[in-house]
Amino acid sequence: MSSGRDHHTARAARRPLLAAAATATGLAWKGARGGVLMLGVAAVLGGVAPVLVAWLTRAVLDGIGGGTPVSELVALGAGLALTGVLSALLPQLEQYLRAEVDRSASRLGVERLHAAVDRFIGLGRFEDPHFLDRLRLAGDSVRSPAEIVAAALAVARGLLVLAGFLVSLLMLSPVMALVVVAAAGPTLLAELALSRRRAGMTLDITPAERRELFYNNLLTSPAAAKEIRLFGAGGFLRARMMAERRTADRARRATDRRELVAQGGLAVLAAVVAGGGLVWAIRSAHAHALSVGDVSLFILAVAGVQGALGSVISALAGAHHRLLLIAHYRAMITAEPDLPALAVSRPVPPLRRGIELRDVWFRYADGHPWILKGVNLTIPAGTATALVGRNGAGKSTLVKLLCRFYDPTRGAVLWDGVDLRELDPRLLRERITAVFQDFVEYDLSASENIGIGDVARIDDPGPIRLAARRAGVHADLVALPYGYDTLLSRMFMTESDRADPRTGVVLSGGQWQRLALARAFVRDARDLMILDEPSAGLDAAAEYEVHAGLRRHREGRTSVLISHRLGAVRDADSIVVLDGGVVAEQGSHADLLAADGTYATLFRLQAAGYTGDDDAPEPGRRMDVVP
Ligand SMILES: Nc1ncnc2c1ncn2[C@@H]1O[C@H](COP(=O)(O)OP(=O)(O)OP(=O)(O)O)[C@@H](O)[C@H]1O
Repeated sequence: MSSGRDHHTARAARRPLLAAAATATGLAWKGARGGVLMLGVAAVLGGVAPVLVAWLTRAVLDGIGGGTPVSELVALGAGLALTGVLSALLPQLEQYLRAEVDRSASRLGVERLHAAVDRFIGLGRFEDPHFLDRLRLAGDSVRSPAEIVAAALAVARGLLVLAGFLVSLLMLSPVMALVVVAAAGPTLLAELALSRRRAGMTLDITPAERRELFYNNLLTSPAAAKEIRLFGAGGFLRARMMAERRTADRARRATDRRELVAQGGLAVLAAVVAGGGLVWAIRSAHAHALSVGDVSLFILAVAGVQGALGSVISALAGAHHRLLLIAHYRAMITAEPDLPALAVSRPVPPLRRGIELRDVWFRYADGHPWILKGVNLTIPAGTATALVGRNGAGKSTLVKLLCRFYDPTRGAVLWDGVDLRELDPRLLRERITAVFQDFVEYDLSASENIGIGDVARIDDPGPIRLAARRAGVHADLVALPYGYDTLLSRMFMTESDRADPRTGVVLSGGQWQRLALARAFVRDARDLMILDEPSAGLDAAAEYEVHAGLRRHREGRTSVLISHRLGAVRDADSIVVLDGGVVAEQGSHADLLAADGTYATLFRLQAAGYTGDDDAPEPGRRMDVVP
């Protein structure tokens, strides 16, 4: 009963390995068919050559003692020399072919992996550490997928050599043949166990490696350099990084030690078998049961069988380890979508009536606190809605739900009455433009930094410049050393660039902010515009200018603006105060002032901050006050 279950478990464990083998072979075959075929030919030649050498050597030795004509001996010698040349050349050729197959297969694998990652439409996966670990392993494993093919060919070549020498050995001594093969059994089992342990260890240390990489990046990142230096946090972070390195190294050392003990024992076993065989051969030759040529063939055959078994076993173990890693790649490219997708999702029509959040509850994961606790909100088409609320009230979360980066845990977001879950998310996002609070500063040219908002037109300067003008950053960009073509990065500078003071321009925080705005503007004529703190980091004049521009731009469009600066939201058609996970207040600026609730209190408080009026009301609850 239990053995049947064990059998079943073993089969189930083998299945992903077989699937991984098929994946790796498929990549190599699709990537470099010719190279794989040539590697196959090289493997066959490599399998035949050593056996041929052993038999030719025997013939030469016995020929010298047995009066074979010299011409025949020379021919045998020439055959030996030729086989030697072939054996010497094969490894170089194989190395070249393997690298070539690896490059092609790896390109294909990396492309497929990234295409698969791009298919995850939500953000949840990227916030899951387990997923990130797997992704890293998948990326590593796909760097040399052809290793599986190389291992398979090494096994084939090893088996050929093995067969040739085993036949030779069987002819000389069946008992010795049996002993040599039997001694290989423990080696195979031990090597497979070691490779499984090594693959397990690789997975175990991935979190530590990821954290080490994080500290390493932090310690060398220009963005963090300021704070780390001012706060003197370098030593602290370095100690953390080294602790992670030590943790990973401890696990690596334990595996290496295990391998040392196991492989040392196996090497001793092999040497004892070979030594015993040699004693037997010497005694047999002494008793004239074996010729000199037979002894030479015997020695070469024992070494050949052991060598071939060793290389078959280590190729199998290496392949096993690789396959366990490639299984992560396979899991990645065959993973289910992160957000449930309908078999046939509907196209997304232009927004006519509006977006409705109907009793939306949301938390980032089971067991996490609720961020939204039954939000009911309508954003009518063609109107400007402002979202305000304290830090952490869930404003950014709400706009992420509008883009369907997550699905509500309960309730629904409706686009003209249709649940977002029924719409094609890519088409939905085609209809949205946004400036996120944590917008990206791309290490690309100024023009590309804007154009990436509408990739189809990234090479079209017209819309890019227009967007830059609207965001009030055109003059700054024109003034850059290479205008819009200036690379906004110090990351990709070459040695020759370094000598040119015009390269590697660094923008100010406010300039980056406007560039992000321009990126949103270049996606013109979208149905919904999301602006999450679009004026953070702008000077007073720029903020005024940007908000005036935004007001003009928003006219007649559907927009959602998040801002802590209440002066910037006062002319929105509807102001929504999020508090405690629900809509606490909603109305126009005048309505909310008249209602004299949280918004009114905060607005007066901020206004007092500007005018220096000390009679401002006390805020009922701590909210952000941006003077
Ligand atoms: N990816 C995430 N995973 C888990 N929790 C998150 C995530 N993003 C945000 N949160 C949590 O959700 C809550 C709401 O965050 P959110 O960014 O929506 O607030 P906000 O109102 O935009 O705040 P702020 O005014 O500070 O920008 C916070 O408590 C935050 O810690």
